[in-house]
Amino acid sequence: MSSRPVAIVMGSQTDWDTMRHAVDVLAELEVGTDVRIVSAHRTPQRLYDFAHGAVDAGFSVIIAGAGGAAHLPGMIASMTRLPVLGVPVQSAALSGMDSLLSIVQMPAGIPVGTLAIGKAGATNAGLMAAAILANQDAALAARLDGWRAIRTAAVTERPEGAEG
Ligand SMILES: Nc1c(C(=O)O)ncn1[C@@H]1O[C@H](COP(=O)(O)O)[C@@H](O)[C@H]1O
Repeated sequence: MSSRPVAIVMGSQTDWDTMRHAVDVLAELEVGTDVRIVSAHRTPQRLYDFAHGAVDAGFSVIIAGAGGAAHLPGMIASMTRLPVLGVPVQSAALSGMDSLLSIVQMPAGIPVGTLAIGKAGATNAGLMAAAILANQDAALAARLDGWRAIRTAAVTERPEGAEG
């Protein structure tokens, strides 16, 4: 496996505050990432080169985050067989509903695994990428199990401040 098996792309610098959560969780799991800005609208040639070169570049999973008219994940998926996880970035005008609907409703044959809007979606995209890779990597599977066990143990049975 490549030392950077997950490509994380986003439509704009302004998406970084959201997409860094995918990078962070993958770093915790010791999964290497390659992070770039790629836009179907603003840098179409970069998008084409990235998507067509993704397999040869050694990527196993692509996470693509975009907001508004979020065509990026679907356009990437149209040009590679690699699994593409789409993160709808929260937009100012429509709170991310535009991003979500732009990403989720793909035509049959060109799948994008669509996550939740915003930070939770970016974190879960990272975890899902790790879960895909863990099928072929026992050490990563153990790290992912450990990561989940720590979060489970941190949830107290009773809410703090409740009586009885
Ligand atoms: N949705 C897309 C694409 C695309 O889909 O290719 N490229 C940029 N964008 C989005 O435009 C929003 C506003 O971008 P700016 O803040 O740079 O104006 C960002 O959320 C970005 O993902």
